[in-house]
Amino acid sequence: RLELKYGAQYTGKRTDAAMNKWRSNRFGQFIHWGLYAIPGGVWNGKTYNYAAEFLKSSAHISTATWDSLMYKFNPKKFNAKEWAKMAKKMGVKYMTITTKHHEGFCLWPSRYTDFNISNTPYKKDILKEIVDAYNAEGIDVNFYYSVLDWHNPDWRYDIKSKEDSIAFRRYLDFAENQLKELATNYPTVKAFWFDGTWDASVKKNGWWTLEVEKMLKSVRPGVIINSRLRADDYGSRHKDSNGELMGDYESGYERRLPDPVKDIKVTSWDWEACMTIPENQWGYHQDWSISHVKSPLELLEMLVHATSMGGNFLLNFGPKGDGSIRSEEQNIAKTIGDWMAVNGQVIYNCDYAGLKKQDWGYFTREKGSNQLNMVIFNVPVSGLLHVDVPKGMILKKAHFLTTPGQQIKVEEIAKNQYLLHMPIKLYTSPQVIVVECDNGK
Ligand SMILES: C[C@@H]1N[C@@H](C#Cc2ccccc2)[C@H](O)[C@@H]1O
Repeated sequence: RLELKYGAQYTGKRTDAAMNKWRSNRFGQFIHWGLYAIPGGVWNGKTYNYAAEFLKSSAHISTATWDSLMYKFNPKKFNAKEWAKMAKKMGVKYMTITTKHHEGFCLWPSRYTDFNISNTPYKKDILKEIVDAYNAEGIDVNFYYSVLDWHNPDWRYDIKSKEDSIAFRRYLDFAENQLKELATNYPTVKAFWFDGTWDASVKKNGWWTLEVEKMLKSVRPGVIINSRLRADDYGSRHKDSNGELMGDYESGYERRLPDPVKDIKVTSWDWEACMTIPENQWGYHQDWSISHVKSPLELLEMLVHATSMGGNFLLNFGPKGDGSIRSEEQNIAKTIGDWMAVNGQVIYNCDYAGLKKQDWGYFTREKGSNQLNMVIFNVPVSGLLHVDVPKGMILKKAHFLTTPGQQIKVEEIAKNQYLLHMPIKLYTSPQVIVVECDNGK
């Protein structure tokens, strides 16, 4: 093992109340909202297919031109309470919002740069409106913060000279001041979601990433930090050079999920996957016909998949420049919310059940319960759900979650193997079966 000054500060899962709440939340809404929402992926009449929040670089727009979008930011259709009500109905328990994305524009009136909401026609502290509206709905709020900052002249992609080093040190001080400002002025913030930390300049300053983690936890005790902030003494990210997870949960799953077999080791630490509805659009893009757009059922399966492996699922919304939510996103929120209203108990406060993945879908288990939840996406034509159980586990009774009075036949067909007999019919949404089991211990 290497002696590290800036590596992991502890091993194993945090078990304090704040982290237990973060874990039990399971389902979150990601919001990417900034100046990039105004052009929405289109510049001088040309549609750019790459991620809309990267339009500045895709269309080779100068910083001066891009930054002048600030004077156009005036979301007339913005209503924080409507956003929060939609999120509540979708069934999310937390929301993570881009306080500052790579463009460097701040949704809050930062003392450390004029490139912020107070210098837009909107003027008001829009971040506070959003935080207050979501908290009023009982939804925890987390802050996304991009260390990468295209606006700030002291930002450096790498450190290749003394001048680079002096300028970047100014930048790191600026960023730490902004983060302290966010943690101080928005006291209900529960977590910080760092991004834009992949460049050599940050990897060469692992000390700063630990200093920021410690500062935030000092200003806001209990606050949760994602692994994506962290680099160690040797520039190793997410996990330190000894293989230990840094920060409080792994945040490397972006637009992908861990494999239920090959990546089963993720069940031993906290993690979160973040997901776009199109293939790769985080900020608002005017034209979603340029890629596959995931259906509500595809996204719902990803949420169940994440829960079944002990992880959180953060589903992204990209509000328009006028503050409205596009109809596709509203439809997804409604469809997922309708299912969560009936079946949320197999997601909230649920975790990896300890059984191996089966073809018909996913197991989840509520913390401390001896009930197994089976969430079925692929009903066999036979109607027979094959269940392999660990040695010593006995399946006793089963019923659909929504009809506890009607037993489902549980047939033991071999040692540690059962068949559950599902009625053969057309199912149009994921079915949930609750199984009473005895662990024989
Ligand atoms: C959470 C997601 N991370 C951001 C990114 C990125 C990216 C994409 C390609 C190469 C390097 C970095 C996206 O803009 C979004 O904020």
